[in-house]
Amino acid sequence: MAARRISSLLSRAVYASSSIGPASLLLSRGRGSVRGNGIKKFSTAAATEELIIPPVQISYTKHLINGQFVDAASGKTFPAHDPRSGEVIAHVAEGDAEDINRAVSAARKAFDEGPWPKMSPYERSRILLRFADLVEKHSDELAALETWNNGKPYEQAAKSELPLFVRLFHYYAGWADKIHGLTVPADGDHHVQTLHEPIGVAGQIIPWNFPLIMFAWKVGPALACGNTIVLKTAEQTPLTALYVAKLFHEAGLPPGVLNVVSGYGPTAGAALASHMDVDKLAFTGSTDTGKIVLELAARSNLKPVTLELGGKSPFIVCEDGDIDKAVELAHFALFFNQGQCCCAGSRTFVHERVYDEFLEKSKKRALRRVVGDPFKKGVEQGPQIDEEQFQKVLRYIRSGIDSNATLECGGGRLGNKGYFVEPTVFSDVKDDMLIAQDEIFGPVQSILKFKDIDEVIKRANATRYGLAAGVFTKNINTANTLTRALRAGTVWVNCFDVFDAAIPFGGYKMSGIGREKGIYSLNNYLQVKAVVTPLKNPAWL
Ligand SMILES: NC(=O)c1ccc[n+]([C@@H]2O[C@H](COP(=O)([O-])OP(=O)(O)OC[C@H]3O[C@@H](n4cnc5c(N)ncnc54)[C@H](O)[C@@H]3O)[C@@H](O)[C@H]2O)c1
Repeated sequence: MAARRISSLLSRAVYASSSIGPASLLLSRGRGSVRGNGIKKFSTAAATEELIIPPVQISYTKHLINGQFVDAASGKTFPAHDPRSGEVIAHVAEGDAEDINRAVSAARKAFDEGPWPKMSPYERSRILLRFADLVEKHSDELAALETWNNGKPYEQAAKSELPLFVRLFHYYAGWADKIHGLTVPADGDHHVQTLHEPIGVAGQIIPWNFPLIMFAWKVGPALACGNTIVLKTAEQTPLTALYVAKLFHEAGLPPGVLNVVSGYGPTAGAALASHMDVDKLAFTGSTDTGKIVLELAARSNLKPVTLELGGKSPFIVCEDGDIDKAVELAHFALFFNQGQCCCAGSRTFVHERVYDEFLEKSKKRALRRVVGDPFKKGVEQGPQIDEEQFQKVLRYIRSGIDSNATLECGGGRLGNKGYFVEPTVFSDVKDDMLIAQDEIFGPVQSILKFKDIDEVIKRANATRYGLAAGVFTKNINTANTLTRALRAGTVWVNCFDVFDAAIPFGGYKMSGIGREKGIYSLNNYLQVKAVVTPLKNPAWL
């Protein structure tokens, strides 16, 4: 496929309008103190060259039900946007309860009567591998589509997320023919074995921040175990899931095994969560929505639910490490993916002995962050996903200022189109401030000072979330103390956001129920059947 410039593929106006003008401070000053003159200079030098990427067109905007792309039953569509400009790039079938019914019926039939659950696990594994090959072949286009619809840097999508997506399917293909039950030593009179069987029709609801990766976390293990699926995409980012669903059918997946419906949460999402014929619900999204779907699942057919929810992860910088490296890692932990990560290290706790140096360097690093058109080389940060998230982030910045945190840098919007937010750093943050308690989901770093390990453990654990944590120290004793005391599903020591397919992920407290990825994710999609046979025929037989 001939490479072309992205600017010739997307509307010229959109592309031109997305270039970033000088930084401006949108917010008026609050009571909190603000250092410097408020006008930030961003390095855009590294971001001036356009990337050459393959042509990308939006081919799939309808639901995939029973192997066919179909319009919504209502005939309605909803818009998908380019976050660089807010411009509409596609009109996508808007699913409602009727579409969910159609998709669940197809998945039910494929499970009850189709070849998939009975197919040899080796053959299932081969289909997953063929799919991974096709994704690899189309990975440049998929990365471009992901960037176009989500706003994440193209280089991040192409170099990190697409390879991870492929790796996830290789990993689950490897599991497909290794799932087996046990022989259980019981009472001496019976032979007892367990059969691990697919659970049935899996309903899956995913968010917009990593549309492809979230698809892989859910679809990979469900298919490896022999289930059928109805997946609802996030309304902001329906495009790449529909594209890869098509590739699955090219790879030989029987019709009805994977159905993808796009639509809004309270309609299509709620219909899926409460459907009587869905045997399992896997949800990723906010904690508030997680509570709603859990209730819908319980009130309908008591389907088991796994929840991957929000976070407010601490990143703890001890006094013994290299400060420059700590600054860089803490910066990455928070700002990666525009700060739109469930596990973002959004509370940076820094030991008082190194606090001043760390703060100064963190501020400089944030000021050097390259924000701009995510299709350009060297861009580290693109726009937030949409107007709603953008306004939410600005409101939290306002709240930080109003609650007397010190705005070290950033604080406003960039340019006058799209949803670009200045990399923002707050110091003097107190534990009870909203910016230290709520999930902001944006490029806003809160830096907090601590004195000793016992104190920081208590404070790091003092939120309703428990998704992840980061620890930066050279001292093995400190690392061990912290990893055991932190109430979080993942603790990264001297690293952050390491997401290999084999590493389980999930939350303590209100960050979720259950685990995804790794061997743990298989249990989400399996029923265990105990088969008990007497060793000798009973006398009454
Ligand atoms: N723990 C994890 O692994 C993980 C990963 C990524 C994102 N997240 C979390 O996701 C959130 C951001 O994503 P979001 O804004 O898309 O979350 P969200 O809760 O608004 O939406 C998530 C999904 O739920 C659907 N939904 C919304 N209302 C619904 C309802 N009433 N019934 C059924 N479905 C409904 C949405 O359409 C979307 O598909 C953040 O809180 C983030 O931390 C968690």
